[in-house]
Amino acid sequence: MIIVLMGYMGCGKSTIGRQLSKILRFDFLDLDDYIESKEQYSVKEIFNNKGEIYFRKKEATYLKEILESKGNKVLALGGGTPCYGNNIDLILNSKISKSFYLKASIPQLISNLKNEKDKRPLISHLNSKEEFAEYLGKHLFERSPFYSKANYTISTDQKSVSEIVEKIVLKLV
Ligand SMILES: Nc1ncnc2c1ncn2[C@@H]1O[C@H](COP(=O)(O)OP(=O)(O)OP(=O)(O)O)[C@@H](O)[C@H]1O
Ligand SMILES: O=C(O)C1=C[C@@H](O)[C@@H](O)[C@H](O)C1
Ligand SMILES: [Mg+2]
Repeated sequence: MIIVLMGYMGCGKSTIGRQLSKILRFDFLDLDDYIESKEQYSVKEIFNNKGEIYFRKKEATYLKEILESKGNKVLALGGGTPCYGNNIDLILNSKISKSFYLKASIPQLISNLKNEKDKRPLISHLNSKEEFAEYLGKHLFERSPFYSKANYTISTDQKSVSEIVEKIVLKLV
């Protein structure tokens, strides 16, 4: 089985995924980390040196590779992964995957991202809280229709990591 976690940057995919994998004794894969290890460059360097289109191509290739691989795993996607190409269909049509949208509000996302924007090239230029709120509002609105196609939606606002992990586990039984 592959448990696929999706949602906007900063919603907690990597944090929740790592914890969930420990409890289930599944392998944990983070698509951003996987891309970085395969390409030998950070996501930020790939965006800067090769551009976003190159990144999206590689993201789709490695997603396919992971979905076709064997073994139980938890896969944390990149924030944009379900929103490009036919990635969402690949995820939904995979017979071995169960997908979860980790749904966080804009204030929650801003709070999670405020000290972490440097390694996220799409938001590293945002400065004030107002700028952040405007950008995230528009971007999340565009992306929500993709995220909402996940098999399950879990609201994460003001929940601890272990509470969210528990909610996911309950959907698996
Ligand atoms: N439920 C939570 N409670 C407290 N802090 C959280 C929670 N979820 C995430 N965080 C914090 O928010 C920040 C962003 O989380 P994380 O890196 O897991 O997000 P992500 O969805 O993987 O982002 P990206 O798409 O950019 O990779 C981290 O500092 C993490 O510790
Ligand atoms: O939301 C996005 O489009 C992105 C999110 C990150 O996880 C990385 O995959 C990259 O920074 C792009
Ligand atoms: Mg992540």
